[in-house]
Amino acid sequence: MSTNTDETGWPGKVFTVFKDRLMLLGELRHAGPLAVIGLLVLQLVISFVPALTAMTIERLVDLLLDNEPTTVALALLGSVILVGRLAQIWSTPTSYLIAQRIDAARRVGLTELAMSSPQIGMLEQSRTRELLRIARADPEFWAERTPGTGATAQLGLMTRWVGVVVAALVLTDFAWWLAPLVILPALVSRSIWRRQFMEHIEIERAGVRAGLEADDWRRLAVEWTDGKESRTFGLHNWAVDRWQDRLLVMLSPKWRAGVRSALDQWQIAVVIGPPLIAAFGLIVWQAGEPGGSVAAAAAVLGAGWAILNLLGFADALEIEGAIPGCRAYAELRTTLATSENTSISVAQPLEHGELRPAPLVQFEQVSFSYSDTGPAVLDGLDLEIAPGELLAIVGLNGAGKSTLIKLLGGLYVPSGGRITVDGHDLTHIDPRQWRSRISIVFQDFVRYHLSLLDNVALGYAAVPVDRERVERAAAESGLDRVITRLPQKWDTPLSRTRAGGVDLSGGQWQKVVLTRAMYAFQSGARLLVLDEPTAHLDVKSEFEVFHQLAQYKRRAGVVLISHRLSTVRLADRIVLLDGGRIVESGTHDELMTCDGKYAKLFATQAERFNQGYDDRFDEGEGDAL
Ligand SMILES: Nc1ncnc2c1ncn2[C@@H]1O[C@H](COP(=O)(O)OP(=O)(O)OP(=O)(O)O)[C@@H](O)[C@H]1O
Repeated sequence: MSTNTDETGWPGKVFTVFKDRLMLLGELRHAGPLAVIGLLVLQLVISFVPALTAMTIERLVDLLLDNEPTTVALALLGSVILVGRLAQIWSTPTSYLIAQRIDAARRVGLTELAMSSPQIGMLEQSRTRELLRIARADPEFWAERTPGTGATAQLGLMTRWVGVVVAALVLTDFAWWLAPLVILPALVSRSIWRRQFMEHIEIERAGVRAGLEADDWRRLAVEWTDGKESRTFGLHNWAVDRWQDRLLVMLSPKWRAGVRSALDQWQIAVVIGPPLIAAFGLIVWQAGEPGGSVAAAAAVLGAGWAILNLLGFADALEIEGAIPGCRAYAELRTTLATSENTSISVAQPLEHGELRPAPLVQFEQVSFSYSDTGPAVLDGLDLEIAPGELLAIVGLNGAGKSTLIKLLGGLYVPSGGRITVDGHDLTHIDPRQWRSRISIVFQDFVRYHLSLLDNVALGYAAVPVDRERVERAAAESGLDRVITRLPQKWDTPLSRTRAGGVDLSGGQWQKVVLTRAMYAFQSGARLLVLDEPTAHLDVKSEFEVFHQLAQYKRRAGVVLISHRLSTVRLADRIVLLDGGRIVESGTHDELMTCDGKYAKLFATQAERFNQGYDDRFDEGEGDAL
């Protein structure tokens, strides 16, 4: 993969290099002006030291040869070395501070960028995942550098060029041809090394996908949560083999490139060796000739050596290694900001406060597919969710029920048609306002490794935690009976990997997320959407939950997705989703009287239940449809 470049011919390449370097320098804005100015001054001092040292040595040697007092010259030399050393000492922590500030800003920026997208479609794309991986300021491989180290290196490179110019003046004073004879081989060898390093970076980029896959297998093999299944299934060797395979795909090109680079170092030796031997040999020879100056020769050797050091490779590694991350970040800023967010830039104010009414939601000819080329999951769907209604959505596996509620939550934008809330197009409503009115329990809800209290309160994170509401919600969901058995009650971490933490059963977790939704209702949400909320609950708990949800009617709309038709039969209205549309709608009795697809499914489930099986229907029972 490649991050955006403008490399079209030489002008394009130069423009890209210029743009990249400016981008790196732009990162310095996160470090604060004082620190940046301080580092600039320190690095300028460091850059001047080699030339000043060379000139002072020349003066010292002259004085020694003329048998004149050398105290002042020695003091001057000592001062130059001391100031250079002090600047070096201070510049290290200053660079570190600046780099840390920039990297911290990148980490925060990246997190905010990922979170700022109200939809999740872009975040699910593999390209976005790869960009997020490249842009983070946490290097994993040797060719990767953070924006902080790249920006400080770029600043250092600019100040070192000032040092190169001053040292070149010392050489030119001796002989005009000396400066180009030293500088040109240094630049050519720097560019050879840069080319070799760029090859490593390209390989690094190409290996990102394999790296992400390797990470998936590593987690499967070593992490506790996945480790449960990997042990019972005997997956260990299987996962480790695949992990190694992906690592090899990622690392083999790097190893080969490493060996190639090591062997190619002779190019640098050839470019740099002969001109330098010739230049330094001439200087030494001239110094021994009549009229030659040993002092000048000493100064020139010092300045020449300084130029080679100033034009070294280290900063190229820091700079080139940081650029892919900066480009990836810039690309993410463009794609995440423009792809889906633009459609919701017009905020439509909705009512606030405890007493706001339940919303009227209408799906008008809504179509949706997860990708441009993928099949339509919803296809011209019409559905109304009336205020205060208890609506059940049923359908076979893969019918699109969860997709429908993700659209309702604004996580995806319909490919066709529209969803309205109280007559306003959902894409024109500020997502934060809409999400303060709706609470969704997803089928694949997240089990946060946080305390029980946090696990419930994050269901309505926009307001400070209200303990009374939390406890009321727990009493309504039946979670209060679970809490009495927890060692630290509400403060118990819900993960055995945390100190004093516990693991909850599937049904207990379901009560936690139901409490989350009920707490959101207590706090102001007026549409509860529950995707398979009782799948793990025993029959008694399920009845209690359903009874409780029925109590919310009129004050809030409730949308319930369930495969258990015995649960949903008490809903105000049941809709059957099939082929991307609502194909039946009515109360349980009305649908049974119609004797359509719902009635057939219900009969099948009832029969299975009478035979002692679970009362759900699965894809295999699609014949009924
Ligand atoms: N993130 C996604 N990317 C691509 N396709 C998806 C994604 N999520 C779901 N799908 C596809 O969309 C279709 C509908 O899935 P959805 O989860 O909405 O069905 P469902 O009715 O909730 O199924 P179930 O009853 O099994 O929970 C399926 O074919 C599924 O493969």
